Amino acid sequence: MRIGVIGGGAWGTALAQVAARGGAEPVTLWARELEVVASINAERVNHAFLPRVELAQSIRATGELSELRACDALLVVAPAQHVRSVLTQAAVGSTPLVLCAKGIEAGSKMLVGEVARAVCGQAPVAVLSGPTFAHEVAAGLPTAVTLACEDAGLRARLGARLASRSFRPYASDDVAGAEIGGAVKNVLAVACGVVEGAGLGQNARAALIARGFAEMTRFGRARGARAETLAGLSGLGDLVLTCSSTSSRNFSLGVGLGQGRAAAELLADRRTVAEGAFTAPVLAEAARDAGVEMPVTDAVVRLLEGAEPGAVIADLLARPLRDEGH
Ligand SMILES: NC(=O)c1ccc[n+]([C@@H]2O[C@H](COP(=O)([O-])OP(=O)(O)OC[C@H]3O[C@@H](n4cnc5c(N)ncnc54)[C@H](O)[C@@H]3O)[C@@H](O)[C@H]2O)c1
Ligand SMILES: O=P(O)(O)OC[C@H](O)CO
Repeated sequence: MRIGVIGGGAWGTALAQVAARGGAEPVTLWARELEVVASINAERVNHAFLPRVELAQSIRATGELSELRACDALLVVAPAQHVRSVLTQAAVGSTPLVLCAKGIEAGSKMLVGEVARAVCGQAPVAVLSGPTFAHEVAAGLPTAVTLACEDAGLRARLGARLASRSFRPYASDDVAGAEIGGAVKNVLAVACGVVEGAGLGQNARAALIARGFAEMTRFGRARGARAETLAGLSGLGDLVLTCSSTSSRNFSLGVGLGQGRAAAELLADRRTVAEGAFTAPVLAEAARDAGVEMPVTDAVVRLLEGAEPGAVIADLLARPLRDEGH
């Protein structure tokens, strides 16, 4: 199976490395930035997004989307807000798509899988998601992910193609569940960073992870996700990872917000993506539409809009007491 990758950021590059390790076929990596294409092909390094990692010889970068049409499956790794435009330009027909971005599209409130189905109606869709810092995956450190696809045959072929001694895909048929965990955890990671930045302590962080998971579960169930998927690698697993480390861009954004810095300043001029900043407002809207309470998400939205951290935290802590199972 010849794999193509759409997106030459840190995760797309690390996944190209995964595909190179998992099989002998060449891997085509489409990058938007010509300097990324040039440095991968000439030096085997993506200096802009994944520095200091030597990439496999079988990875060939290109700036031409049309070259992806020769592939048997495509890993879609553009940021969530750009998936629609990139897939529209790529016009990949019925080639299977493995969606690896984590987010919800602003405006349409669609999960990335829903966007892909709307743009590429004939393409089978899978989702790859889980606790995966790109630099660790690229370095070959042990990693496990959820690989969700309704078509059992395609799921098995993709899993076998991408698996290696250091990369273990766990199969699922719950596509929406795998997507929702990844999208919601980014917003919760921002909130956990705020706890760190504001110096609220480790008890508060653990409480936020647990109550955030309750929030993820309420929203996921309302959108058709299964509870066991949300409790797996793509949900709770990724939530724990990104809520515990400054390697997470979302957590780091939250640290800055918790220290009282403005979101605009923290997001200005950054080349890398903190998906939680874009997902939070649309997730809050989608939750209201579904009649689901998401107080932590609402708090992140207020902080991104410039509210003072002390006031937002005080409001969260002043909410009425309730049953834990609610
Ligand atoms: N980095 C990780 O460790 C990691 C792990 C798992 C999932 N993800 C997810 O992968 C997705 C991509 O993140 P990343 O870390 O590879 O990106 P990145 O932050 O390393 O780089 C930014 C990417 O955005 C692209 N981009 C910017 N503007 C664009 C536009 N207008 N149209 C198309 N693309 C544009 C750039 O070309 C680049 O590929 C995100 O949804 C992220 O949540 C990242
Ligand atoms: O750096 P973050 O916060 O985008 O997290 C990267 C991955 O999603 C971790 O699984």
